[in-house]
Amino acid sequence: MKKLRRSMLFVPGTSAAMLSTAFIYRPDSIMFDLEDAVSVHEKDAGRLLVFHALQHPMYRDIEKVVRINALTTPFGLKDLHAAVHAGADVIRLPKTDSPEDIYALETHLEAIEKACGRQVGSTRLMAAIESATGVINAVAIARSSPRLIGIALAAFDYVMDMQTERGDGTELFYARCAVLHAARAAGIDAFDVVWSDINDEQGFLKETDLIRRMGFNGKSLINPRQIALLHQAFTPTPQEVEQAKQVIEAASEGEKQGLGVVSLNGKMIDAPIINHAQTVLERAAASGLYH
Ligand SMILES: CC(C)(COP(=O)(O)OP(=O)(O)OC[C@H]1O[C@@H](n2cnc3c(N)ncnc32)[C@H](O)[C@@H]1OP(=O)(O)O)[C@@H](O)C(=O)NCCC(=O)NCCSC(=O)C[C@@](O)(CC(=O)O)C(=O)O
Ligand SMILES: [Mg+2]
Repeated sequence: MKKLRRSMLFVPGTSAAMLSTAFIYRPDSIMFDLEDAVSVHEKDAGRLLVFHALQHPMYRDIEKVVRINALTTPFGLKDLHAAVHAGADVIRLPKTDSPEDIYALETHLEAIEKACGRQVGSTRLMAAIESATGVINAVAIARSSPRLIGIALAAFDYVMDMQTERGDGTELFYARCAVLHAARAAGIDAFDVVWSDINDEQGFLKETDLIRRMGFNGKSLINPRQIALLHQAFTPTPQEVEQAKQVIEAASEGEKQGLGVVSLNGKMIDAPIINHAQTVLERAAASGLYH
C-alpha cells in the first residue's frame, strides 16, 4: 500500500526537548531540520542531536525525513553523512532550483550508502522548491530521480524571491499549480507550504481545505497542534467511504467476471475512479474510520 503522507512535522534539530518527544504526536512523517531552524553557530550540535534521535527506538515505526543544508554550504555534506549513517528514510533538499541539484545529491548519496553498507537507492529524496527558478524547473526536478518521493513548495523563501509576502494565497497561486502538476506528471507526492500562525486555526483550516481540493497529498507543519486539524480535514465523510467501498467491490467483481468496463449505479468505473476510491479508503483507515 502507498505510504500516506498528510502531515510532515518540522522539528528543529537543536531542540533536545522537541527531538525527544516529537514521536508522541504521530504525524505521518517527522522532519528533523538542520537548515533554517538551526543557527549557523549550532550546526554541529544540531547534526549530532539529530544523528542520535534518528536511532532512537521510538522513531523506528515512523517515516524519518532530514532536511539537510544545501550542498553548496559548508554543512550540507556533513549533514548528509550523518543522516544516512543514522538511518534517515528520506533526505529533504532545501532550495532546489534545478535537476542538477538532485544529480549532485545523488552522487554523494550513492557513495555514502556504499560506505555504510546501506542498499544503494534505499535513501529516498524530497525536493523543496523555494524560488521562481525552482518553480519554472519543477517538472524537470520532479522527474530527476527515481529516489524522489515528492516535491514540496516552501512559501517563505518563495515569496521573498518573488518580492511579495504571504497573504490570502493569491501570491502562491501559480507556484501551487506548477508544483502540483509537476508532481503528478512524475507520479510522486506534492506537499503544500507551512502555516506559520499556530494560533490561527481558521486560517489554517481554510488553507488546508483549498490544498486538499487542489490535490496535494499533505502539508509541511511546524507545530503538533496542526496535526489533528490536518488529519481531520483529510478524513473522508462516511458517505465518501461507502461510495469508495462500492467502487472497489464493483471493480473487483468486474475483474472476476473478466469485464473490460464496469459500471456502478449507471456510472462507468475506470482506473482514475478506482485509484481515487483506494485513496479515500486509505485516508479513512488512517483516521480509524474504516477497517
Ligand atoms: C512555532 C513554535 C516556536 C511554537 O512553540 P510553542 O512552544 O509556543 O508551541 P506550543 O504549541 O505551546 O507547544 C506545545 C508543545 O509542543 C512542543 N512542540 C512545539 N512545536 C514542536 C515541533 N515542531 N516539534 C515537536 N514538538 C513541538 C512544545 O515544545 C510543547 O511541548 P511541551 O512543553 O512538552 O508541552 C514551535 O512550534 C516550533 O519551534 N516549531 C518549529 C519551527 C520550525 O521548525 N521552523 C523551520 C521550518 S519552516 C521554514 O524553514 C520555512 C520554509 O523553509 C519551510 C519549507 O521548506 O517548507 C519556507 O521557506 O517556507
Ligand atoms: Mg525555506
